[in-house]
Amino acid sequence: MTARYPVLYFWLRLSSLLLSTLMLVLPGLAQHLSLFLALMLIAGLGIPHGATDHRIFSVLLYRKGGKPMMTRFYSGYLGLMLIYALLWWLSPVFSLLIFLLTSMYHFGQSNWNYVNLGSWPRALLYVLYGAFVLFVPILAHFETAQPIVASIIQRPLPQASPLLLNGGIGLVVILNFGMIGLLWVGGKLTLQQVWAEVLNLCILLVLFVSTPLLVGFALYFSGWHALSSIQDQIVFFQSQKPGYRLKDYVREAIPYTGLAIFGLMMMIWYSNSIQLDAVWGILFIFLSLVTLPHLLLIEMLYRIGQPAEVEWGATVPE
Ligand SMILES: CC1=C(/C=C/C(C)=C/C=C/C(C)=C/C=O)C(C)(C)CCC1
Repeated sequence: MTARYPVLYFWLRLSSLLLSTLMLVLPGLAQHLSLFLALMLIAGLGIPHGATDHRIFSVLLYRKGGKPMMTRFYSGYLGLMLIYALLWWLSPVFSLLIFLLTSMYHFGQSNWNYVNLGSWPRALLYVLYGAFVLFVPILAHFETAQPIVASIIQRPLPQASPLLLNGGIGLVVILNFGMIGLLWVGGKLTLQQVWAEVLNLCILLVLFVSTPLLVGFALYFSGWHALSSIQDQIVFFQSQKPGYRLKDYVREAIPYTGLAIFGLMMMIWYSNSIQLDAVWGILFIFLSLVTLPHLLLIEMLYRIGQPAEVEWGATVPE
């Protein structure tokens, strides 16, 4: 992935290292800034990267099904969110497990989609990478994660010993480096790709350990994940409409980003939560609802690859 977007990855690495240094040198400032920074990143980049899903779908399948297909898309997307919301209400623990597992796969996919593997090794690679970007920050800052998770599943979490937390971090780190080694031995990665991936993991490790949970995670989610996914989406749109640019993407992402942020605010308002951990809990539940249909669509995007030939935007509903 790094080789495809060298400029983006240069800035991601640099900003992650700068933020880590800032948080270590000025921890007081870090605490004050962290909430604001995390929220801005999630609202300004994380949410928008899923706000053009309707365009992806229309490019992939509009030609096959026309308007009825788009009606199916909107009803499927909303229906899935509704069913998942119901599941959260019935069983928060099970729903959280689904959220964690599907997120791991989705995060891994956005990093490793360039590697050519069979479906099971590929799924394992994705999930392991996702375990790294989710569990390293959560386990390294368990005291912050604990009340948020407790508010999500509506029950207290057991205490975890430092040995267990550090052991968990060590395990996902070793498994991920091991996986890179295996891919290299199996001839799936060039040496240059190996070094790029190793460097990325090292920088992410520093970021996750040295910054507060929500800051490290927000920078990963909004920068490393969302921006590279936006780049992938722009390349995909360009294959249909040469000359498609970032500004076109931004223009198309604005309406649904606004709608999503409005929906999130309504959910927070409706829940009547004033405690910060509970607000974060709602934000993550909201994220899970919009993410489930999004990650199924992105899976389709990487599977189908080449979009159907459509006349761009001709009669595709906005
Ligand atoms: C960080 C974090 C959590 C997990 C967040 C996840 C899983 C986010 C996934 C986002 C996705 C996949 C967005 C899609 O593009 C918990 C456990 C809820 C609470 C503690 C902090």
